[in-house]
Amino acid sequence: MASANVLLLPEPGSGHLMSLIEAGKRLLAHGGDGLTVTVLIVRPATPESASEVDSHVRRVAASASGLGIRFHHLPAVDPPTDCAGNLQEFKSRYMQLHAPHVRVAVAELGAAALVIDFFATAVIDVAHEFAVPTYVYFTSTAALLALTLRLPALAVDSDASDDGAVEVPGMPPVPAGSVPGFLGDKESPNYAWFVYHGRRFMDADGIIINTVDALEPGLLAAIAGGQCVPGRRAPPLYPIGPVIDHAVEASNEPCVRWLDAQPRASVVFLCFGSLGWFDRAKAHEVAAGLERSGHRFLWTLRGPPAAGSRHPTDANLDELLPEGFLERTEGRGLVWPTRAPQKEILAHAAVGCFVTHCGWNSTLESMWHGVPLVPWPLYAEQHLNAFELVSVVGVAVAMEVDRERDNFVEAAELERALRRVMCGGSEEEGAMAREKAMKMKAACRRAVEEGGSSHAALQRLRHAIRSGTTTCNGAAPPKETTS
Ligand SMILES: O=c1ccn([C@@H]2O[C@H](COP(=O)(O)OP(=O)(O)O[C@H]3O[C@H](CO)[C@@H](O)[C@H](O)[C@H]3O)[C@@H](O)[C@H]2O)c(=O)[nH]1
Repeated sequence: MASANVLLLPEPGSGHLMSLIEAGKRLLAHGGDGLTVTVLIVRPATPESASEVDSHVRRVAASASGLGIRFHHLPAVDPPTDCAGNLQEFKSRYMQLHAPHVRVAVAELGAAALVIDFFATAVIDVAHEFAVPTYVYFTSTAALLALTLRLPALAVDSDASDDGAVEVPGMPPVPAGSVPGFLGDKESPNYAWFVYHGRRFMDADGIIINTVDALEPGLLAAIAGGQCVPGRRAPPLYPIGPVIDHAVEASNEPCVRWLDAQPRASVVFLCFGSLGWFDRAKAHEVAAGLERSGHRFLWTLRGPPAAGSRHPTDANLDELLPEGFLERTEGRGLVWPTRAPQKEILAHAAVGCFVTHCGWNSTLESMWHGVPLVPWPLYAEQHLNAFELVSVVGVAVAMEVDRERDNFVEAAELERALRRVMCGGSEEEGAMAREKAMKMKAACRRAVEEGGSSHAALQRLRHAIRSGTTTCNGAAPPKETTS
């Protein structure tokens, strides 16, 4: 059987890039049904992101060399300069600007299928020129996918209720405070781009999603059953998650070794993704909440980005923490001022709960290890994820996060949530979250085994790629950016 090359086009943010590369590794597993995978690397717009991407790619290239995954660097493109503050617009336009280079890559490398990041839907037209089937890779929840598919209809005919709650098929109404910021303002270019992406998803030959049947059954059924786009069925869905790197490496990082000395399920772990950082006021509240809760903790604390950057800096603990905090909590707490080996930490038996920004990769990593969550959403779609984790999945204990005050959380609120999620079993909400987290751990692990739902979805996907049919529909991107 001749091999069929699958081109992957990730958006270069690490939460997206790593996930799509991991999905590529899954495609190639168990012989890969004669597929080969080439990852088209988009040069990130800032030097620090570029060095992060380079180091990811080097690491993956070394560890996946046996699988035959290849990397192809696309030529650099000047990033758009007129969408300051509009991250989703920026990512969408940046990916759109790469379309000519993707065209060259498809022509030169050949492609049995193109798997694109959800910010790259403008590139679907290139695939159609070559009659190459296109699959969207959705790195987030079925809830966000359902909302995005629903968006073109909502944009014209809002069905938000008086209190601003939004109806999403397959889940309870999403309160206004949990709607992602970029979908809350119809005038914003971010909104226009998501309306466009929602439309374009319907033009794809399939949507691969990093979730698990057992985790979002109602939402996946609603999408597959055509409840999101009136009168039209969504393309076939492939829930192949959790697409996370399951390998846990022995880590000699002192923060992991520190955990070795802590009792089982006794440590509160706090970490806030690639871009989460805290100023002094927020850090003081966290410190007070942790101190008053009496629990052990491992806190990844990052400081404000340098001017012109979005990436957090290593924290200056003298500046950010209250005086005497480190001395008072010595022995029961550790503040880690730089990027932490999160996967290894969540896998450690000493970790009892995870205070997280609810990035979807972090959330899946936590569920993979059965660790209950305390959501502290900060940016992107994280408020929606937090709502779903508390109100639908049930693996998390909620905190009051004040969006009007830049997602501020009072110390007393953190203390209350930690007591609930960590206590020995009496607090009903915490006990349920802990139990549900263990159930989700079992469900996630079952899903990726032979005969499991994600394993089966992956096989269906390989088969669909090998059989190579395409639907070839079309839609124009938001007007102001077509030039
Ligand atoms: O100190 C750290 C911080 C992060 N990580 C890892 O970095 C990844 C972070 O991914 P994620 O939790 O998804 O957060 P973001 O990087 O912020 O991801 C972006 O992409 C996700 C997938 O679309 C969205 O859910 C998020 O909201 C969006 O911000 C995870 O694998 C973490 O284990 C570490 O290892 N150490």
